[in-house]
Amino acid sequence: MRRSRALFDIVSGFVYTQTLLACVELDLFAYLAGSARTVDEIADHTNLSRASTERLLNAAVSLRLLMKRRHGRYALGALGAPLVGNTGVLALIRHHRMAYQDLSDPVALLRQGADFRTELSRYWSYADAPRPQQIDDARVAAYSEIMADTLPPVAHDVLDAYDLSKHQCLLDVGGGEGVFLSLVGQRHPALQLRLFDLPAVAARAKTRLGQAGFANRVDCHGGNFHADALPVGADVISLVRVLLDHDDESVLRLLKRVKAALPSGGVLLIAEAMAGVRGAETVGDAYFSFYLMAMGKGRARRASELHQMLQAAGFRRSREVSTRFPIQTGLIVADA
Ligand SMILES: C[S@@+](CC[C@H](N)C(=O)[O-])C[C@H]1O[C@@H](n2cnc3c(N)ncnc32)[C@H](O)[C@@H]1O
Repeated sequence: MRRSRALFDIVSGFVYTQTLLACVELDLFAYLAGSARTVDEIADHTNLSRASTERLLNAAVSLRLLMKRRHGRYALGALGAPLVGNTGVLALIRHHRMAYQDLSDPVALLRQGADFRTELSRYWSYADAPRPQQIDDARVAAYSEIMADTLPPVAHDVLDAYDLSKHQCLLDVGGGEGVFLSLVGQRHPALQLRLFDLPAVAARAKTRLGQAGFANRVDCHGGNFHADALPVGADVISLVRVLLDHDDESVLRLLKRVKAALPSGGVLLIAEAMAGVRGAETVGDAYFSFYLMAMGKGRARRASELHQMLQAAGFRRSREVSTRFPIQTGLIVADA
């Protein structure tokens, strides 16, 4: 019985994701945040027929996104309530429409791999760009905003697990719009901050960090980390959610560049979802694996694989540091 239930959940997983997507696209969680509502009120809000509204509500209740209250009213459920006002996760859920589309023929994707033109490879514009340093603002804006919105929980995991106060200067490589650096800067007012990303993204970071009052504390460098040397002078470098987007060969070259930019005794922090996390094997080996295949590059790696690559890149030693939410944030600290 348990096995058939588990198999049925795999079969119906797509339907569950579509139920969630419909709730998000119809703005149901925000609508129900104020108070519980009747089917008719919700049908008015969503502009669906009463029958379709009831169908959606019942599905959402069964998934604990919503709950049924007395007098035929519906309210937020245990899994829907945390989504209210959570712009990052809501945007992340919405953007999965592209992933579902790309994965609609999984065998074709498995056969053709990186040659397949997908929605996700267009969205993550650096994934298939021969000259990523030439990508303009319009093509980095959407992914950069989602990354900025979803970064804070990951940043807090890292900063709670690793104490940056012993360092003088941090360079965040692939640092996006600078949200990690601004959170670091709040915790460590004496630390100098630098960011390296594609020119269009580094320009966005400069603007955002300026607005956050960090204009005098942060240097933003634009470049292509597959081709350019990284700025020197930092005694700690971070790669937050960067390596998993790239193939092994590029990752090894990037790690060598990081090693070359660090002084002896410098430290590299790698923070990203990793494969093989006990109890969460599906996250790396199923979810990220298929998502990144659709994007066209990269894979979630086991910590042991990253240790081997770090060694090959010339790092003296590396260790895994546990974090509060290992499913979203694996953390490796490597000594140059
Ligand atoms: C998945 S995002 C992570 C951003 C940020 N670290 C975070 O966690 O929110 C990967 C970042 O790497 C940058 N990136 C990708 N390819 C790059 C390249 N060849 N050179 C420089 N930056 C690159 C992207 O522009 C993007 O900001």
